[in-house]
Amino acid sequence: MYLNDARETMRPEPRLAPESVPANRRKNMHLARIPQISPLSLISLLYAMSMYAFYQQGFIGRATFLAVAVVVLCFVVMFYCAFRFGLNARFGDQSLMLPQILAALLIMLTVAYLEQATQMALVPFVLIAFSFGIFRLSTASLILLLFGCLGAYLGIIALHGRAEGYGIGFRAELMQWFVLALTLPGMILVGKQIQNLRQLLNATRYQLEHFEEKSVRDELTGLYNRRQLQTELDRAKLQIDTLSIPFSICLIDIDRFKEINDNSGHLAGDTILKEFSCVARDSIRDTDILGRYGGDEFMLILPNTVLKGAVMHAERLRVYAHFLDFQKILPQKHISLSIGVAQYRRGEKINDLISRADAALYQAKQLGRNRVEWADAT
Ligand SMILES: Nc1nc2c(ncn2[C@@H]2O[C@H](COP(=O)(O)OP(=O)(O)OP(=O)(O)O)[C@@H](O)[C@H]2O)c(=O)[nH]1
Repeated sequence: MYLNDARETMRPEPRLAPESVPANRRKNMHLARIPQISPLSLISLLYAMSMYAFYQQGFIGRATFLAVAVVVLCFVVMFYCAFRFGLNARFGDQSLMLPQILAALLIMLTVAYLEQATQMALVPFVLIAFSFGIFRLSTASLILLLFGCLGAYLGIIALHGRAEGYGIGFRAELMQWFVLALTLPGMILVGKQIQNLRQLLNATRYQLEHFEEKSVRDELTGLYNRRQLQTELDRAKLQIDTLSIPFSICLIDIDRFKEINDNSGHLAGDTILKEFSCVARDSIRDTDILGRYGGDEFMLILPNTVLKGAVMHAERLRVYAHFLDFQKILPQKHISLSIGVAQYRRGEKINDLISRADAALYQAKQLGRNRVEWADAT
């Protein structure tokens, strides 16, 4: 399952209308287009350089070299324009990898046909061309490309043999073809192994992120769990000790939740926990931290908030919760909350802070529930 999810992330992204893409993403998409042209440019540039060496050493004529240079330039400009003006967006594979590799192979095979001496450059350059395709093309496309390339090369050798006889030159060309026929599948195989490893790596990274996220969340409500609340409390304590930023906490308990479970069933209880969690989450600031402390008890950490503000927030939350409509699952239709609030006292232990909030909560229960009580700030 995870491997599939990771594979999913590796699929080409769906094409988006330019106006639906945020500005910074558009800029990134634009930047991402530029390296896409590199396979053809790189192979062609290196190939043209090697042809220049062949020309310098007298293996090929000036006309052939110039023809190669012009064709390479035309292809590079053509693909560059396709990327620059977004024409590639019309194709499934926006990197245009297959056409780029085909263009490179076409140039090299044509030159190999016209100038036999250049065949010694063919094997390494074909390998380079295929190496670009390994991570982008499907195995089926690669195999088709492999047979196409080997078939075309064999045809060229046959044409050479027919024109010049089947002597030692022909056999040498056949040997070269044979070497290519052995190395290309080997290279594709190794490339696919690397691709699999990459997918496995992605899957592992996905799993890790997934588990990291799971380890801090409560499964039922999706809120932070108790362990993460402890971490957040430690962080808030550190902030007040170093930056003097105050913070307060609210311990929130749903009243008579056991009765709800007993009368309406555990599933109804779960629904209430989930719905209350949603409402509470929506009612807090981005900087506030809400978690499930355990059972029907929640903790709200309010950074940069003194006791008065925390009590007001708790009161608001109590009212929100009271107006939640549970008539389908509860005979009494509504739930109520008891909340204990405490502001952190500089230097005190986190457990002491929680105990004070808990004592306030206990007091709220004692005073009849459905109310907010608080611990003295001093
Ligand atoms: N449905 C459901 N119930 C839970 C879950 N976790 C704990 N509980 C139940 O929540 C109830 C908590 O009850 P208490 O907090 O002890 O008491 P209460 O009924 O809320 O009474 P007061 O707090 O005094 O108002 C217990 O019956 C637990 O079994 C849960 O995930 N789902």
